[in-house]
Amino acid sequence: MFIEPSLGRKKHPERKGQIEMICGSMFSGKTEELIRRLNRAKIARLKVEIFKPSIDKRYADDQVVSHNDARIRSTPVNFAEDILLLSGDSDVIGIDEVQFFDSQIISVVQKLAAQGKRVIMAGLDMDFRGKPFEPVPQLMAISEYVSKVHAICMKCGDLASFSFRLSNEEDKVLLGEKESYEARCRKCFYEDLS
Ligand SMILES: Nc1ncnc2c1ncn2[C@@H]1O[C@H](COP(=O)(O)OP(=O)(O)O)[C@@H](O)[C@H]1O
Ligand SMILES: Cc1cn([C@H]2C[C@H](O)[C@@H](COP(=O)(O)O)O2)c(=O)[nH]c1=O
Ligand SMILES: [Zn+2]
Repeated sequence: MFIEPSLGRKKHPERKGQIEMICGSMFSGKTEELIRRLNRAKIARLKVEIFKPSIDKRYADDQVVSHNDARIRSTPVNFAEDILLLSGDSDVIGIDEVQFFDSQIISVVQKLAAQGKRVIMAGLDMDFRGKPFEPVPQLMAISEYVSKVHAICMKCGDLASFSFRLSNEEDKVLLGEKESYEARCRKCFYEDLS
């Protein structure tokens, strides 16, 4: 479990800002971990704002929802720049499904941290072909803390780092859940990849 080095307390005079990335395959617990950190920040009475890309309509428009139904209120936004406009005087910013944002997200996150905010993101590090899912690799590079979490391979039960697409759809972006994707380990992913 990730132990927060600092919660960035509101009254701390020299609040520096920091960037955290939670990455991994589908079903690896990224959203659960994001919600856990955000709830702890709320317990610390910090002002928390949460965003997700508006194309992600999973389970609810105005909530981030995990595959095991943990929920937290969130604001859907169309563009990365909207996060800057809407973050106000918050102490902590949560961003889910960060892989779906445009490349502006990198400078947005840098600016938020420069304002002294703690930015916690969750997103896929690889797409259904096992290729890096931009802009996540760049966000990992600028983060102080990167947590890679793992799912369970649906073929062999080992740890999974890959998201296997069950259909022949070629578009990079294809929203879906268990009907469309399976978490797989490296061996089980590549042996069925066409
Ligand atoms: N193959 C799997 N491996 C691990 N957890 C799974 C798997 N399939 C479903 N789950 C469920 O998904 C939950 C994690 O959901 P979530 O945090 O939304 O993951 P992510 O955001 O990484 O897709 C787990 O706690 C578990 O209940
Ligand atoms: C691998 C892969 C996934 N997606 C989509 C499928 C889901 O809607 C999200 C990931 O959600 P999760 O919280 O990580 O489970 O992304 C995609 O569009 N393209 C892909 O290659
Ligand atoms: Zn496997």
